[in-house]
Amino acid sequence: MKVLKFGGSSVANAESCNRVREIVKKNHKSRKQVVVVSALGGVTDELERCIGLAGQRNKEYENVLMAIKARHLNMIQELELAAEHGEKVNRKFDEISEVLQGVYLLEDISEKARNTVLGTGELLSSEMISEFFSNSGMNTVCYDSRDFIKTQNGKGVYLNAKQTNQNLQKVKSSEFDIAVFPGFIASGQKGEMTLLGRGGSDYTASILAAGLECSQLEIWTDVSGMYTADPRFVSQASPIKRMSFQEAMELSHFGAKVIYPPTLIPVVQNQIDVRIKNTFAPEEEGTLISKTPGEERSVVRGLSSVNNINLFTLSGNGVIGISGFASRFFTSLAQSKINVVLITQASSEHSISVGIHRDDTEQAVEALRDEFEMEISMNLVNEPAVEENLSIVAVVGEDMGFTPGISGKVFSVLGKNGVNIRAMAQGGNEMNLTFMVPTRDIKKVLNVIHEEFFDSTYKKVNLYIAGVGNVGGKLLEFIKNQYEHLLEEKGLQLIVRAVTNSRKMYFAEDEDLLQDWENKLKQSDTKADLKEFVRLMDQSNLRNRIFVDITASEQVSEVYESILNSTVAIVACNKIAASSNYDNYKSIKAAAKKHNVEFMFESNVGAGLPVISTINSLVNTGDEIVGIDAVVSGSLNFIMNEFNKGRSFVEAVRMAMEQGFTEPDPKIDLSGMDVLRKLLILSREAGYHLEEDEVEHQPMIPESCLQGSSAEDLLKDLEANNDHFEAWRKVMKEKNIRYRYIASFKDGRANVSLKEVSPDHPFYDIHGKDNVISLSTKWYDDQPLIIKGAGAGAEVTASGIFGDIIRISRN
Ligand SMILES: NC(=O)c1ccc[n+]([C@@H]2O[C@H](COP(=O)([O-])OP(=O)(O)OC[C@H]3O[C@@H](n4cnc5c(N)ncnc54)[C@H](O)[C@@H]3O)[C@@H](O)[C@H]2O)c1
Ligand SMILES: N[C@@H](CCO)C(=O)O
Repeated sequence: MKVLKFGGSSVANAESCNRVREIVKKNHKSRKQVVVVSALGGVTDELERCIGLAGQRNKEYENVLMAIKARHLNMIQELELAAEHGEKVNRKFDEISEVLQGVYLLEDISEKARNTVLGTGELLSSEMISEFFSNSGMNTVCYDSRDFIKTQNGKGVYLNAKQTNQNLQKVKSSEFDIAVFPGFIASGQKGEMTLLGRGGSDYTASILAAGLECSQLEIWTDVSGMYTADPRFVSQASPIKRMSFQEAMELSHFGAKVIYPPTLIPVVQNQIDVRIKNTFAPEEEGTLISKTPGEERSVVRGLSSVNNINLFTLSGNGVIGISGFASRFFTSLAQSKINVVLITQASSEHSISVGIHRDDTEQAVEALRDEFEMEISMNLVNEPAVEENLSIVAVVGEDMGFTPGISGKVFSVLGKNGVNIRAMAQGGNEMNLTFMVPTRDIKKVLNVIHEEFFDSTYKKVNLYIAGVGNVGGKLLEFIKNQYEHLLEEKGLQLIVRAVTNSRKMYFAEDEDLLQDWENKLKQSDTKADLKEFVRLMDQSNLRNRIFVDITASEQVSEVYESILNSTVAIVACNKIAASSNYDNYKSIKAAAKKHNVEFMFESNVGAGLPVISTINSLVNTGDEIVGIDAVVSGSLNFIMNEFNKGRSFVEAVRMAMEQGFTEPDPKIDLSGMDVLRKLLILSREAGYHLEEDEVEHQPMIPESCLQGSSAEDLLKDLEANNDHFEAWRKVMKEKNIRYRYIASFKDGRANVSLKEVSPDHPFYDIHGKDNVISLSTKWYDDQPLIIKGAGAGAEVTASGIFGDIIRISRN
């Protein structure tokens, strides 16, 4: 024999009832089946509303009752039940109408009246379903649960299991293929109707499964099992295939509403397997809850969460000395029937904090004020403190016990995402790690933990991109090309949430702009506004956020610290921040460290070449960088190479600009400023405190060429100074040398200038737009460590930025 319970959504209309019949038919004849039904979907809520209105002497209750009745009569027609059934329903509604009238007149809702009204939904649905089955040729009987399930009163309603099980013996020995029972209702010691609590039909089913000694209980609902997390918050949540009774208990207590918590008590005691199935997708496996949860398990089985929790703290210097403080604290809450959902006390014993439901707050404050009135008046105990708008999250899994690193992972990923944990608790069996976080963070919290523990999911990384010009455009093209690869091979989903250039911006609430960012930006009416961009990024409060700066803007570099303070990581291609004054550079790095987010700028020097990471690695492993010699301007090197081939200097500059090797303002390259910035960054990363005014700096071109305000002015001035450059050509030929614009750092002296190099110098032959960075170190003393390759160009630069994004994403 097995028990199947169908919830309200499964019997909400004729179409869903047909599905229920098909499910039951499958086992018909091969096995006795006990079917438990809830009221038609939404009916219990409506009955509750009805009695509530009557109790407030509001005649509207009559209309609500009429609507409920009409719904049932309509259903009788749709299910093609006999006309007498309709009469029975009419009689039932006449009875409830009388009860409600009494409530209306007395303005008082007695428990008896409430139970009678609310329990009607299940009585009606069970009779309808039973006749519907019989009409389809299935041998069906309909029982009244009140004749079997007995409750006893204590503080609440408790099952009288002994008497219930005895009563059920009659059912066990009866002849039937299908027995239909109404869920939710039972009877008390005097035969009066009692209720098993909202969601109690699950409980009815498990009581029957235990009393009838069934091997399996199936809970049919409108979802395909218990999910790894609330799917309304976590789109990647999936049904948990198997779990243990213990895990189901822990999860169902904290928000996983798929199963009513008391349901598990009879099945655990009798070791009956429970399967949760979807009436609307019966082919899906659902969730099996059993004693042995099976293999193939992730350590964390699921996450659950509850909102509307307040953190309630009683503290004071006198707390330690007060005997029985904790006992008085909890007894006073218990006497006010306040359910405590989380308890913490730090070892200092200076305070006790508990999580309680928002609606219980006022009562809890009152109860504790009363209890500790004297101590509060003597300043031994402070007034109860309440912090609102919190949520509780539970990370549950039987295998979490004695597995080091689970809480480490949970809290580290939350820290990285800027989530502050207000209180935490872990049971002695270690299978439930529970903590409180601000409700505004709940979606982020569930998602980052889910991404951390469930293999089948991928990590979503949200990108906010400033600067979509030459390099930025290329980066977005690369991300688009690699999107599938990263998703499938690395479990990373890169989502572009916002883009801005110097004119316009587009900020997407829920969409990914990757495929269509160009059009979206083109069509956007929103003027670029960096402050607003940063504000929206902060407000979005999404997880795993990276701000990518691919501008050359000082204004953008100035907002880094505030971005890092809101726990958004930064990838910068823009060199201004890292080469600004030393204190600012340090302060940005400190903000990143403090908030546990990354600030990466590999593409600042050598575009896609691994320059900064190499220096970092040498320094971290104990090497010492004693000298730097570098050609780090791709455009200047390219210009000199073209010049050496016989082109005029101005022509070579024009080519570098056209090919996108120069900065947005080419004077930054030709003045040597770009190289100076790079030298500052290299030496700082190598551990030296170097400021801009400490660098000896000679511009590459005459100062007079740098006075114009536009690129055209520059080209004109270069043309006018053609003789100056042609003189170089002459000298180079006469001396058999080449000119290279070199950055060097040694013994605290930094220099950026045009230098002569002879054919035996390593910088004599440097191809195209290549960079060469030569690092003399304590370990690389005979021969310097040399990094060489293309140092400018949209592709290589975009690849350097992309590399940083992936490194951060995978951390
Ligand atoms: N081109 C290269 O080879 C290369 C190599 C390494 C590093 N870089 C660096 O890449 C960055 C961009 O270079 P590019 O060649 O793509 O330049 P670009 O002129 O093509 O693009 C710059 C983008 O930044 C935007 N922008 C400027 N100020 C802005 C602001 N205040 N707010 C928002 N957007 C703003 C512009 O509208 C444009 O979209 C520079 O920092 C440059 O140093 C370039
Ligand atoms: N304009 C820069 C781009 C790389 O930073 C260069 O020419 O090297």
